[in-house]
Amino acid sequence: MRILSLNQISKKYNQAKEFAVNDVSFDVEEGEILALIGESGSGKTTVLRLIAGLEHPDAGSISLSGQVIVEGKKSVPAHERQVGMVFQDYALFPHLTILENVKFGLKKNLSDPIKVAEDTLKLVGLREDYHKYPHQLSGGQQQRVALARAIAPNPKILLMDEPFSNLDAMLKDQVREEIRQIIKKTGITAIFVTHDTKDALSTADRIAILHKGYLQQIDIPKNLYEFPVNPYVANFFGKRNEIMAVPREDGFHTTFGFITDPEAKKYKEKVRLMFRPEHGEVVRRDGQQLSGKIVKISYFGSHQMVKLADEEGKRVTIRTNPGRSFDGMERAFFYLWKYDVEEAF
Ligand SMILES: Nc1ncnc2c1ncn2[C@@H]1O[C@H](COP(=O)(O)OP(=O)(O)OP(=O)(O)O)[C@@H](O)[C@H]1O
Repeated sequence: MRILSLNQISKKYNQAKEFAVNDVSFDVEEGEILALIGESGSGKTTVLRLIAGLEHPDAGSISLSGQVIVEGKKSVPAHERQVGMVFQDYALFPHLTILENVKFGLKKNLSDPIKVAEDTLKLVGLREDYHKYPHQLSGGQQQRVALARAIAPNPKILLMDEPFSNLDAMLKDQVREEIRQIIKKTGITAIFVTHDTKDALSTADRIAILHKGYLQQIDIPKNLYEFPVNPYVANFFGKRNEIMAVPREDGFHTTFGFITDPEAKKYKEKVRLMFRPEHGEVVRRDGQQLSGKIVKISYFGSHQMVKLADEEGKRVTIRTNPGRSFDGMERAFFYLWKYDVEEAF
């Protein structure tokens, strides 16, 4: 069931030249985790603030749980929207214990707010720490307190601004998984903002990618990666190689060799072939379709990246398994098992 709808939302800040958010529409399903991703300044935080009621759009409408909360001049105030918010710096009260921090956001008329706060802290795995102060906890634990405080009042939707950006790389993988599990256990709908593709790909059910305030694509992680709707989205989710090719009757002629492909005859003069490093495979034998001069090999433990150059020095990067040895080799052979073709004019 649809819980949130943004319809043609635009927002320009006072004195700004450009719109921060431009005609953005999307829906969020109940129980879904959506990542809003984009470069700095792409409008992610503004979208979050518009949903939370901390900003008002210049155009468009927003519905939450079947209720129109924004339309024209109409705006349900932030505190009446039943939206939970986790801020980037967690924004915990340093002079309150974590139990008091969680209790703080609860309605005063609850019959037993302490029990609700305790139960929520248990849910986020902090049952031992009720009476500690925020500074006595690790970054990951503080974040779980912030999460508990946001979900304790049972909001309709949870909004998180860069929830993983204050964590070091070692902790990040673990915290992502923990946060995802907690959110899924409660069944709450969540939207989080990030600029990190790894955060989005590993944590979200769906990802919305913004560029200059425009929504580029919203889809499940696999589709964004495998079927990007435009070059911006494709390049955002990792390196893509690009080589020029001339179509022939039975394949593409490139500066790395010939690729047999009966589809080639559909194209006219010149095309661009685009592929990710993992869509190529380095092979031992000669006689393969493509080859290049080995320029650089970078070892990453789980895999190696091999940079190969054509006669003109144009380079491509191919991912290969970590065990492959290139000792004494000047050239490497490879083939592509997947690539996109684009007309180049
Ligand atoms: N309060 C404000 N007043 C004026 N301009 C603003 C304000 N807040 C954001 N902007 C501008 O709006 C655009 C979108 O900003 P926003 O913070 O939404 O982007 P973002 O994608 O969240 O970026 P970041 O990752 O850096 O936080 C930017 O050009 C920014 O400079």
